[in-house]
Amino acid sequence: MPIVSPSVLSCDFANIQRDVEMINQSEADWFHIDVMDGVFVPNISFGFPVLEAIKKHATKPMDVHLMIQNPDQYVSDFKRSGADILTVHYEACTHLHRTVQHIKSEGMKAGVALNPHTSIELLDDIIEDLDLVLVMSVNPGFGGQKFIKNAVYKVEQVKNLIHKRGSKAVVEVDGGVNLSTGKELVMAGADALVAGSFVFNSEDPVRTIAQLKEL
Ligand SMILES: O=C(CO)[C@H](O)[C@H](O)COP(=O)(O)O
Ligand SMILES: [Co+2]
Repeated sequence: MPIVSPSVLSCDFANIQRDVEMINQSEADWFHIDVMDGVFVPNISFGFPVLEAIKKHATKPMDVHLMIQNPDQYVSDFKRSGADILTVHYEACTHLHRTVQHIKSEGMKAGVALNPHTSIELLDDIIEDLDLVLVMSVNPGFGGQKFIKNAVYKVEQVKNLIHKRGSKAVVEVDGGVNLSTGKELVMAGADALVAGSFVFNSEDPVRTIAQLKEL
C-alpha cells in the first residue's frame, strides 16, 4: 500500500481547518505542504504562519516540500513550524550534504527533490544519507499540471540506486498523480504518492484518498 500525502496547496484556504480535518479523518498518511518563494519557482504559496496553523490541527506527519532558494537558512524555522519531513530541491542547494545533515540534526527526516530534467545519477554520493527522494513528475510551481511520464522511469532508476547502495530512502512522486498515473508509479516501485488537485477537486476527497491507498 503506498503512503498517500495529499497536497494542501489545492485545498480551500478559506476553510483550511475543515480540509485539515478531512485529511485527519481519511486514510492519508501525511500532509504534503508546498512552500514556494517566487525565486526558485515562478509562484509564491505560503510560509510559517500557515504551517503553524496546519500543525495545530493535523494529527499526521507534515511532509514539507521546499521550493525555495538556499533553504539552509530556514531549516530551524521549519522545524519550529512543525515540519516532520523536510525536502529540499537538489537544484536549490550549493552545499547539499551540509543541508541534509542540518535537517537531520534538527530531528527531522531529510528529503531531496529532483526536477524533471535532473538525473537520478546525481544522487549517487548522497543517497545513503537520505530518508526520502522526491521525484517531480511536473515542473514545480503549480498544482494541476500534466504528468510527465519519464518520472516512471526515474522511479525505477532511483529504486535500483537505493538497493545498490543499501539506502533506506523512501521514493515519493509529486505532480499529476491520479489513479492511472499512480498505478504506474506504484508498479515501478514508488513508496509514496502526493496528490493535490486529484483529491481536492474530486466529489468525495476521503474516498479518492482511499482509492489511492488501494493502488
Ligand atoms: O509540488 C507541487 C507543485 O510544485 C505540488 O505538490 C503538486 O503539484 C501537487 O499538485 P497536483 O497533484 O495537482 O499536481
Ligand atoms: Co509538492
